[in-house]
Amino acid sequence: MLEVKNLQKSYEKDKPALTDISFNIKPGTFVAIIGPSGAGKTTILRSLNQLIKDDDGQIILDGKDIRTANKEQLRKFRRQIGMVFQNYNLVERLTVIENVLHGRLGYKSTLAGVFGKYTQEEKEEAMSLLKKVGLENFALKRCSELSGGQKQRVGIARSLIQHPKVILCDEPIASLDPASAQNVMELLKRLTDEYNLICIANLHQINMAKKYADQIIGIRKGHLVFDEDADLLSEDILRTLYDQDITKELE
Ligand SMILES: Nc1ncnc2c1ncn2[C@@H]1O[C@H](COP(=O)(O)OP(=O)(O)OP(=O)(O)O)[C@@H](O)[C@H]1O
Repeated sequence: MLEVKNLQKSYEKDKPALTDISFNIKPGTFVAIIGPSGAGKTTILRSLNQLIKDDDGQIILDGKDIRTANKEQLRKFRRQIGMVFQNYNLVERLTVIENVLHGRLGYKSTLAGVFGKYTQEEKEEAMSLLKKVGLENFALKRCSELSGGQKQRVGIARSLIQHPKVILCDEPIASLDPASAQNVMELLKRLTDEYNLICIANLHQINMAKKYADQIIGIRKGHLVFDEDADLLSEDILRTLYDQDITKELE
């Protein structure tokens, strides 16, 4: 269970980016965070793995507060939190399987990581995850040769090999064509169910959020204005969230 309580963050004095954000997410839940540009979605996501130091509140994963963790504890927390990025963050000149194996770096000494020392078991797991994301025939291709949708599936396999409890996806489909976006959302939903994950994605595509997410969190000007089952996202809520009529997005 992930519990966020009264999260606060200001980048500049008297200009709060997040005010009193609280929500709970159960394992096996695919969550979309929606809201206009500048609402605070990225700030929430980055606070969850402490890439951004928030100002106050609690972020409790399975009963332990990430915010009070020391350096070593934070390293262990971060192993449990995979990241999927809009621009994939792959090493383009390396092969697909090498990029997936990079997800194991949090478990290794710096030296073992530098020399790319991976066990047979890790390599086999990387292959089996590539199969799971539909890329078993691409293991030895360079990432630079892949399409955007394929790169994102490599990014997802890389996050899974960490054995995460939580996957944070920052605009995972923003750079993809509609068909690839659909595939990636389907994959995230399927993996969330299969691995009993907490998967949280920042999204601008409301129709995708409604179609694939179990739970939707709506953020407006740093405040939480909606936190319900995706089915309950209504036209009224969207008008409040975006300050305008964007209900055609739901069609
Ligand atoms: N590094 C920073 N320094 C100062 N202000 C920042 C910084 N990062 C974000 N902000 C401000 O914090 C607020 C929330 O930004 P955030 O990036 O979290 O919004 P967002 O909902 O993710 O937006 P988008 O959908 O455009 O990515 C905005 O007012 C933004 O200008």
